[in-house]
Amino acid sequence: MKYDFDEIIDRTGTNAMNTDGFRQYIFNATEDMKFPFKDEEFIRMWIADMEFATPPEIREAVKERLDRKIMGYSQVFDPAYYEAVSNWMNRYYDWSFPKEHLETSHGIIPALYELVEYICKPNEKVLIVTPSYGFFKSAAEHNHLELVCSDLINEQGHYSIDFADFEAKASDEQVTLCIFCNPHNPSGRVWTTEELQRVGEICLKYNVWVISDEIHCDLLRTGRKHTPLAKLFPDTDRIVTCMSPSKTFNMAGLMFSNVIIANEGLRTIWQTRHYGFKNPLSIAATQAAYEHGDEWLKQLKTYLDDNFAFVDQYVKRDLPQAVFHIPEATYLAWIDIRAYVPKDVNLPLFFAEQAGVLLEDGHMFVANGGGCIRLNLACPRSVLEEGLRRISTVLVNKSESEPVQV
Ligand SMILES: Cc1ncc(COP(=O)(O)O)c(C/N=C2\CONC2=O)c1O
Repeated sequence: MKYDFDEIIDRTGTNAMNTDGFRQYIFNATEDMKFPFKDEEFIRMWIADMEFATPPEIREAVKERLDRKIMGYSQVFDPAYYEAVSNWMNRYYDWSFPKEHLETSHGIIPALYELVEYICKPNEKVLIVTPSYGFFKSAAEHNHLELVCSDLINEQGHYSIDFADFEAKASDEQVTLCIFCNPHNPSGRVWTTEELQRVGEICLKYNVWVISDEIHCDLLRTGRKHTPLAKLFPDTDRIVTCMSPSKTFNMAGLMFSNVIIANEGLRTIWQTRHYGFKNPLSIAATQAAYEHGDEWLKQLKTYLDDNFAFVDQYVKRDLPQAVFHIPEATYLAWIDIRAYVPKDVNLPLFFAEQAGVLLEDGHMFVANGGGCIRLNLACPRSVLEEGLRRISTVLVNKSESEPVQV
């Protein structure tokens, strides 16, 4: 079956953050914030969900569950769920874990909030690398814990871990947890096994728990390989792995993720305190994703590869002073445009008001992201082309950017 990633889907009136939540999320404003563009005129490249239809196989599974007519209190009881998850992990990552280690959550963000509370004591600290997904900071703040940031080294847009700094911060006795993102949002790095080995060894050396947030792991550029951190450390139970098909298959709204907890004590706390009932439609969708999502994902990855190639050519041609590298994973383009804009410009506001493009910038990624914008490329090529045209027009004051042939 050939899936249509060029389809333009109207999301208005669906309570989508993407169309209706940007004023509050990006600008911390109320709904009456006015722009020179109508809401429906914006090119939306901000929040990380996709403009592509959730795969038909998943939607079919949800419909089948609906046809059972009753949607009562539910949990994951059917062993087929674990089989589906386990088979996926074996097929894609050559990784397996015992059934009893698998817990589920109402999304990874809620899992982070809970796990930080269950792992850390008051006055302890949480270590992250920066720039970072903003909710890693929120998870520490929600639990009134100090956040410790280790800035990634940025060499002309190539990001790497500053291991000297990372180890120095991990050695702080009050640092008891590292929330680690692999693949990394927003840089798109897929950490190598050598880098992962060093992260794990440093954390274990200083008794630092690791929550390995691997939500983007299926969204690899063709040819790239993801290694679950826990796979490299089979003898420890202090790595918690968070994964979900929600990012992969555009179903974040179903609020369902997997949390693999090897440590028995932590798992007991989770089972005691986590609200266990789950949405039966989310269970059905997630299981279907892992059972039937392979072909859609294969075609999605090709489409995203082509979108990234297009952006790469476009930036090289129209924004030659920008710094951009095709990321190893995610559908997010992280572009350093500081050569085009003064330091103190509010980039999301600038692009919303001047270009009618909704995007996120480095200030939304905790630290160490100044001068960068992040574009969501999980959209039809026609939308991407218009978004890039608008961005380059306002940045280089060009009358009309020539279309880049890819
Ligand atoms: C690293 C990471 N962890 C967790 C989540 C959210 O997990 P959920 O609660 O949906 O299961 C995201 C979504 N990232 C987003 C969502 O919008 N913009 C982003 O960068 C993410 O990038």
